[in-house]
Amino acid sequence: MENKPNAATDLTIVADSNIASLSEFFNNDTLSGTTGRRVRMIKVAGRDIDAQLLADTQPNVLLIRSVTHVNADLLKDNDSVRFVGSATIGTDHVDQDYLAARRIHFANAAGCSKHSVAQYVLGAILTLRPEYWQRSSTPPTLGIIGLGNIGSTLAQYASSLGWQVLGYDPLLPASNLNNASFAQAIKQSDVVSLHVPLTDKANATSAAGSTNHSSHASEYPTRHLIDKNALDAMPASTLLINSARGPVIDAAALQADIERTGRQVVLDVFEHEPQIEEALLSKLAIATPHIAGYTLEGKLRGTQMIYDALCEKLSISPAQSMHQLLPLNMFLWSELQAHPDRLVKFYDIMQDDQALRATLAEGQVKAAAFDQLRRDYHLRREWQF
Ligand SMILES: NC(=O)C1=CN([C@@H]2O[C@H](COP(=O)(O)OP(=O)(O)OC[C@H]3O[C@@H](n4cnc5c(N)ncnc54)[C@H](O)[C@@H]3O)[C@@H](O)[C@H]2O)C=CC1
Ligand SMILES: O=C(O)C(=O)[C@H](O)COP(=O)(O)O
Repeated sequence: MENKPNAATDLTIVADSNIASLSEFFNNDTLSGTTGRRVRMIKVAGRDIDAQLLADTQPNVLLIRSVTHVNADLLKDNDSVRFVGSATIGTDHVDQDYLAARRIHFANAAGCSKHSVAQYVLGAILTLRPEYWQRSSTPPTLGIIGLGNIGSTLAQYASSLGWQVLGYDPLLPASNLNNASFAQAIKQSDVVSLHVPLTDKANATSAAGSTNHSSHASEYPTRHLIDKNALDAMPASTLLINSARGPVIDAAALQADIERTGRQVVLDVFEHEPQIEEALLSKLAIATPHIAGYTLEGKLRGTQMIYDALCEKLSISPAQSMHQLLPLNMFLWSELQAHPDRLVKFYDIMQDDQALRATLAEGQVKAAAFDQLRRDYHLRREWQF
């Protein structure tokens, strides 16, 4: 029997069109349960999701990625949203305290692309320093700042290559991995890789006089964690990689540091993205448009996780699995480990670097070009670890 629409249970969803497989996960069949629920899906570019759209469409569900800032400004004219899902790991674009105060359920996709980002970092290191593939009596030392899902996964890959790892994470207990101070990690490593959330000083009073109690406040703030002092303490030969959030590094200090030291730096994220100034871009060893997590597996896992969270909120059983949508994956870490010369076959990071640099115009990468590269990105495949 045709399910009759039931306004009480029907859903209107506003979603970032850059979320993978939206229609396969969010439709009448996958969200109906036994209610006959009908779904109205409104797909919009993430940066175009604004207060006016939400006031006009009054969605019950908001599905986003990192470019949509969810806060009082966005939701002030909407009282219908009851669920916000971010198909991302990072949550610095979401005011979770505000959502909690509005009793709006929030879910992100913690860990969804941990292997993707770790493999991106490995690809960058081994592209710039292929000698690190060789087992040696003096293996390279990798400093990992932030030992959560991505940092600890990267440490696994590094250990499987026989590298030394210096890990620093002030919010986790000391361990075999969390084995160094910040100073030791940045002074004693051949490579330093950043894997922290973007946070600001807790209880800091802003210029406007407000005190920062937000969910992104920390006693160990990461904004400009890598500043002039940190860069001055880092040996000039140390390769620095940022695939966390752009503002973790002070871009002006970084530019001066590279001019002074000639340091090799890899950035997947930029303090002022989506704009990138040529003056910085031209000094980077590798530059990519925030795509470290952009594998088919990573993005599908993100969609799966917020779909599962919505199903739980609706008290229905999930009716869609990413495994039905994934083509066969023959990218095997074991094969790559045995034949490191095949790295470029798996992922040629320099193609992404060249594609970004090709968009330079009038001394900068423009926001529209940065966003288009990400929108049209051919999703990589994760190596099966
Ligand atoms: N470039 C890209 O495409 C992607 C970037 N990311 C970014 O990477 C970040 C890390 O991701 P996950 O490891 O999955 O997050 P996670 O939350 O699992 O781990 C973050 C770790 O950083 C630690 N930390 C916090 N403040 C610190 C500080 N001041 N110094 C050292 N460690 C500190 C925390 O204790 C935690 O263990 C995300 O927050 C996101 O911003 C995530 C996915 C893709
Ligand atoms: O998951 C995160 O955190 C990320 O940084 C994502 O890779 C960001 O991708 P978009 O949400 O900007 O598409």
